[in-house]
Amino acid sequence: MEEASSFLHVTSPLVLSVTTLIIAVLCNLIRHLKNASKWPVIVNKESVLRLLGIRLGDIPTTVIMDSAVAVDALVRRADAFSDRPAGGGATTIISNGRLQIITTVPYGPHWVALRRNLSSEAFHPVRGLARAAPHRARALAALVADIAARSASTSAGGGGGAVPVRECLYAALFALNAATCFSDGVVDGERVEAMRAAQQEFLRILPSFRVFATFQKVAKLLYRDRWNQLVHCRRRQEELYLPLIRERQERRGNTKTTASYVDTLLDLEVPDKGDPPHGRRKLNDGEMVGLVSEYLGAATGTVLAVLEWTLANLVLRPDVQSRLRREVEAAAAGAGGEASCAYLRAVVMESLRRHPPVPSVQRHMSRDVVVGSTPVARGTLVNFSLEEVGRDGKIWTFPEEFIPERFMPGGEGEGVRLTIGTKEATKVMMMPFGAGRRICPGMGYTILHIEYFLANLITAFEWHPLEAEEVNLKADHGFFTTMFHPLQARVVPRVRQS
Ligand code: HEM
Repeated sequence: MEEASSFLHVTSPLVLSVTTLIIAVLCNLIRHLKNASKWPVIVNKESVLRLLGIRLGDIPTTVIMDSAVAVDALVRRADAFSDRPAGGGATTIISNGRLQIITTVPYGPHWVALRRNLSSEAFHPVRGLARAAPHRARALAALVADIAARSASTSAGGGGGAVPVRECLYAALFALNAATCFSDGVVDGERVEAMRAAQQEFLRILPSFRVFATFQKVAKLLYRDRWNQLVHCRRRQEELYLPLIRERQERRGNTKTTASYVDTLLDLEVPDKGDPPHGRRKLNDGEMVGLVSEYLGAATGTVLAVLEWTLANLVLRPDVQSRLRREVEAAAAGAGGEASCAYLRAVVMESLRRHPPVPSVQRHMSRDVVVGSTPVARGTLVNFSLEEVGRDGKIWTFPEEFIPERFMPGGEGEGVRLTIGTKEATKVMMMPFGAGRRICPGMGYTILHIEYFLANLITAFEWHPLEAEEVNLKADHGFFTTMFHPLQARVVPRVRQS
């Protein structure tokens, strides 16, 4: 556990007295001069603000790396650990807290309504996930055809050519999520492509909007270009999503047919916080756009990251790849019953342990608490590192290695579960989906899709390294943790045994 606040934080620059401000600046200046080995290095807006002791968007944070402390806080003391920091998402930032999505809404009746809609309607095993089966099959067929075509076009001598794996996965997964979001027939290829490009750009720059999370008025003045970029991105999303939402609304007419996430949002009612409160109300356009963006972003980015990391490890480990293929083919041929896909699950678990796409979760403290043995003040953040839990050398042997066997019978990870109950007796060994009330609602959806695509991709193709380029597992810590060097592989189509 460690304290991560190193600079003096000005609580509210607009209300500080001049004397206090001068003292704060002098303290920071002395601290900087003491610590600076090469001074001044670069004088830019950020360094000047730091000198003044102002770090916009930065709130004092306590970092927790211990799994037992994390579970005690997130699960057993959920009352105090169920809110995320305000201003965490673009929708909330741009509306100055008026509009909320699931990720940002404070714990309470509004959160219950939004969250229940996603997990009990859109991701309901029958009403949601099973209904999406034709979309999944179509996305897989398009993906396999895309990879085969790219492999053939770059292949010399029929040995399988270089394939930009991330590009292929992104196109297929985004199309699948657009179909489950807006339903069949509403989105054509061109519009899907435009939405994919906008969403990808949005996620790329999203972390930089953090400066607007605190002292927004000051931040807007200082980072005018960045603010304009945020407004531009948001307008683009509105241009793309609102016509599709309206189209879907018209097609449904007065029927209550539910075939997509947008359908569930159109029917949803949330508590009305008007003054005085007015019972329940429908979602407005701004909320709809934010929720659609959240769905498309989360459902595509996370599954894409896990699939890419997994395939990269399979390229590096031909032995694991062969064992997985043998298992999947035997299961498809009807041998071994249900337990026969245990190795597929072990590969996915090992990938989630070693490369969690969401590296940490944050909670905002609305009162003073003690986490482990550290006092944490009201108004500050606690950051729980999911990455560190999965790579803890006290829990896992050779934690940096990719060893799916550890999740097989007799292995140290046998029986590890991803959900953590309040009465959990067993030690928590990994938590890639977070924990407590705000645990990821997309877990079932994710596991289903990763296993489905992985099993099919591994039997349709052989995955090899490129001769000229080694697979590099360096991570890029953007909005999601992805491969810094997008995976390129030599992919050889297989003739399936019937
Ligand atoms: C590999 C796949 C995924 C991983 C590793 C993942 C991870 C996470 C994590 C760590 C959190 C924070 C949990 C916490 O604060 O305790 C979260 C929240 C969330 N995830 Fe996922 N996620 C994945 C897939 C998805 C998918 C497919 C969706 C579908 C839209 C989704 C939607 C959400 C939402 C809406 C939240 C906020 C929940 C709330 O605040 O109540 N995630 N996810």
